[in-house]
Amino acid sequence: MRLNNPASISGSFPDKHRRILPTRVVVAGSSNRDKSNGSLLMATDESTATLKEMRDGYAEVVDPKSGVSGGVQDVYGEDTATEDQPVTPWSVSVASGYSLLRDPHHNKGLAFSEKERNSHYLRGLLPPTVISQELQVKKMLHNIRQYQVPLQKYMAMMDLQERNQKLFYKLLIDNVEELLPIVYTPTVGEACQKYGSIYSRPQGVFISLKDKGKVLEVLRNWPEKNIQVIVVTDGERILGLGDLGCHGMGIPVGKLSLYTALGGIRPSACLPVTIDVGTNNEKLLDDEFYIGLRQKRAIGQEYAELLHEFMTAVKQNYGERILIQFEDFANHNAFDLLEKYGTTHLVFNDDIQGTASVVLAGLISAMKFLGGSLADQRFLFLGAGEAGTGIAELIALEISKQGLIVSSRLESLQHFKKPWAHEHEPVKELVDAVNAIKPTILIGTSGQGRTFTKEVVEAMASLNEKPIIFSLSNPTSQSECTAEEAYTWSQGRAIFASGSPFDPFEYGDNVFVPGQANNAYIFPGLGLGLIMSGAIRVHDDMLLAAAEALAGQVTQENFDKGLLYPPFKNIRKISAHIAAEVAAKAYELGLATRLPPPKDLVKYAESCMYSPAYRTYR
Ligand SMILES: O=C([O-])CC(=O)C(=O)O
Ligand SMILES: [Mg+2]
Repeated sequence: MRLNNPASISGSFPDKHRRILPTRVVVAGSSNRDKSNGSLLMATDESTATLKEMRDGYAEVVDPKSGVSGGVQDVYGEDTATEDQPVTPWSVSVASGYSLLRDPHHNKGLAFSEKERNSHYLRGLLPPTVISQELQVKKMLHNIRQYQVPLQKYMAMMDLQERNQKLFYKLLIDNVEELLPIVYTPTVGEACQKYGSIYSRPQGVFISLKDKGKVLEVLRNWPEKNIQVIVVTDGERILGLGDLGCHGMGIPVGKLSLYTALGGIRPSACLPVTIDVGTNNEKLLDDEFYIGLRQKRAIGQEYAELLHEFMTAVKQNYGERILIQFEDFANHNAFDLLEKYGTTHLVFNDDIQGTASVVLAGLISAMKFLGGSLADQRFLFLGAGEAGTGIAELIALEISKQGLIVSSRLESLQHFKKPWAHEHEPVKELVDAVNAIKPTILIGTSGQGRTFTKEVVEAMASLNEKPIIFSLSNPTSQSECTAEEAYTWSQGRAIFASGSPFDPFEYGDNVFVPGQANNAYIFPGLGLGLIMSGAIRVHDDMLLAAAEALAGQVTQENFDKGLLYPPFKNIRKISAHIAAEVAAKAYELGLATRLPPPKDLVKYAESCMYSPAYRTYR
C-alpha cells in the first residue's frame, strides 16, 4: 500500500517525493476511491477541510473557515497527538480492499465491521464473522500460551506486529507482565543470537560500512518520515551476550516497541537502527545464516567517520529534536559517543544513564522503606563498565560520594573507571572484597552469570540485616545470581532486584516478588518527557528527576512484598509521571522548546500517548 503507482500523481509534487505519494488524494466526497490502487484519503468533514500540501506521505490539512492548520498528518493515519502533530477530527486516510488487510498500520482483521467491509471493498476477503479487538486479544494470548518455547512466542509476537500493529500493542499493553519477557529480556537475547535464522522482514534500518557517504539516502529509504526517536546499536555488546554484530537489531526493535507500549510514542515515530561495522564474533563470521558484513570490526577513524556521518544525517533529516538512544555499544565507544554527541545532539546512553536512573530509583525506595540515607551506605560494584560506572556516578551525584575501584590499578584503568578507583589492597575474590569493604549494597553489572556465589550472598547477609543485592546483568543466563539464590542464601532477608525478570519465590511463609531493575522503567517515560517538551539536550538532573518520579510510584504494599519498584502493569501511568518530571526539568533548565509549557504535565503526557484501540473507518 505504501508505494503506489507514481504515474498518476499530479505534476505539482516534487519529483523526489513522487514515489511515496498515494496516487490520488481525495479530500472531498465520502466515497471517493481511486480504482487503480484503492488508496483513499477521507475527510470526515469534507466540506471544510482542504488539503494544502502533500509531502513525503504527509498532508497538511487546513480548515479554511478558521484558517487553523490541523498540523501535518500522516496520511496513512495514526491517531496520536503530539504538539507537532495534533489529531484533527477531519482527516483520516486508509487504504482499502486487499491492501488494507496487508497494511499492518490499519489492518483490523476480523474486527472490521459490516459497514467497513462494505465501504472499503473487503467483502469476500474476510470470513463472515465480526469480532471485537478484545476477543482478538484473547485469541492471540491463547495462541501464544500454546507455545512452550519462548522464542516461538517471540516470533508469533513479531509476526503479529507485522500483520496488525494495533492488536500487537493492545495485546502487549494489556498483558505487559506476561509479554515483556517475550518481546524484551530475556527472550530478545535469544532472538538476537538466532536473528539470522529467524530474520524475515526489515524492522529497522541497517547502515553498514558499505553505505559510507550515503547514510542520508539510506535513512530516507525508511518509509516513515516523521521520526521522533531512534534507538541505535552497533551490536558490540548485546545485553551480557557480547558481540552479536548485525544480529543486534533485535535490541533496537525491542526497545522501540517498549517506547510505544510503555511510553506511548507513536510506532511510526520510532526508528530502530543497527550500524554494522563488522563483528569480532568468529562464530557469527562462520555462520552461513549471519546477515551482517563478514569482516572484523572497523575501529578508530573508520568507525568514527561512519558514526559521525550517521549522527549528522539524523539531525539533517529529522531536525534538532530527534532523540537518539545509544544502546548496547561496547564500553569504549559508549562513553566516547556520549561525550562527543552529548553537547550537540539530544542523546542518552540507556546502558549508562537509563540503568543508572532505574537503580537509583530502587535505592531511593529502599531507603524510604528501610530507613537510612544513601550517604550512609557502602556500595560494592562487580563490573565497572557502562552500567556500573553510570550507576556510581548518578548515586554520587545524589550524595556526593565515591565508588570503589582500587586505585593501585589506576594506570591500567580505562578513563571512565578512574573516578571510581579507591585506595585498597587488590582483592582476588568477590567474597574477600565483600568481607573487606563491608558493603550494605552489592550491585552486579558484570555481564557474568552466577558470580554472586553462595559465599558472597552469605557474606552480605552476615554483614547486613537487610542486604541489598542487585543482579543486573541480562539476559537471565548472565544474572549474577537468581532470585531463589538471593532469598535462600540470605534466609529471606535480601532486598533483591534483577535486570531480567524472575518469578515470585516462596520462602518459608513468605512469597517474595523480585523487582526488575531494568532501564525499561525509565527510558520510555524519559523519552516521552523529552519529546513532549521539545527538549534539545539530556541533562543529568533529568535522570535524577526520572529516578525520583519512579521511586515515588512505589507503595508500602509493593515494598511489603519485597518490591523496590512498582508493578509493570501500571507502567503507562508511571511513564506519564516520569515524563512529567523530566519535562518539568527541561523547562526549568531552559532546555525545552515547546512553549508555553502545558499546565498539567502528567495529564498532558497521558494525552500524548498512542492508543492501540482501533479507529472506525467511515
Ligand atoms: O535490555 C535490557 O534488558 C537492559 C539493558 O539495556 C541491557 O542489559 O543492556
Ligand atoms: Mg542495553
